[in-house]
Amino acid sequence: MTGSPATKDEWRKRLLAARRDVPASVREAEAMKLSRAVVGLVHAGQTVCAYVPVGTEPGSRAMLDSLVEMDVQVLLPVVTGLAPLDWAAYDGSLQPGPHKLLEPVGPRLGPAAIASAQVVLVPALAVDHAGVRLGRGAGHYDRSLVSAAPETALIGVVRDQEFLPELPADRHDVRMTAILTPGRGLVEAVKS
Ligand SMILES: Nc1nc2c(c(=O)[nH]1)N(C=O)[C@@H](CNc1ccc(C(=O)N[C@@H](CCC(=O)O)C(=O)O)cc1)CN2
Ligand SMILES: Nc1ncnc2c1ncn2[C@@H]1O[C@H](COP(=O)(O)OP(=O)(O)OP(=O)(O)O)[C@@H](O)[C@H]1O
Repeated sequence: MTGSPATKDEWRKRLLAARRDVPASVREAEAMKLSRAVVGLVHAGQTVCAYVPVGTEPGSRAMLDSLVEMDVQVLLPVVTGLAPLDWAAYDGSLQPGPHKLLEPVGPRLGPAAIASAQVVLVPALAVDHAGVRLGRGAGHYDRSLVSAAPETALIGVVRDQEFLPELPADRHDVRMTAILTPGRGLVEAVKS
């Protein structure tokens, strides 16, 4: 395929194929950079909604452990059908869930728990300069992010090459306030 894909599905296919080509050594180096950046963004006592990377997603479990060590409350998503995501605290333990995901084992806090977060680290296949995010296509995060507090930082976490000039956007797409990549660190989204 040459040129830019026209649809979200075409973008997803291209981005997932490119992710499969990223060598493990590069993924590990990226994860360390992301972890260092995230630790610098938050303070003890804050609540962060994060995610356990699945497949070749950027990030790491070590990043979650670093946050817990600095007394940050880490909430992880739990998929419950097509409803908004549920959340539970990460205490170091995980159990297998759907889609090859690892999920937290603790009590479910309900979808409204996202409102207690100062920072939401959002997994994405790509994010553009305006903060438009491309997810896996089930709408889980779009249904959940509307419940975050207005001042919450919504940070799309992607590889440098997944931070794109422009993605197709739908009305329901919740814009990221910032983009975090291993090479560029935190970049504020351009307000439109
Ligand atoms: N880490 C992570 N957690 C998340 C999401 C996500 O995108 N990433 N989600 C965002 O909404 C929700 C779950 N949705 C998901 C939907 C599909 C797949 C998926 O396609 N999994 C592949 C394996 C991963 C891969 O190879 O890329 C599979 O099932 O084969 C994963 C998560 C909530 N938790
Ligand atoms: N707030 C919402 N309420 C109801 N349906 C929604 C909402 N947000 C998204 N959807 C539906 O979810 C489906 C997937 O949306 P989209 O392609 O934007 O997903 P995505 O942002 O890539 O995925 P995700 O949010 O799971 O990472 C679409 O059919 C869309 O209509």
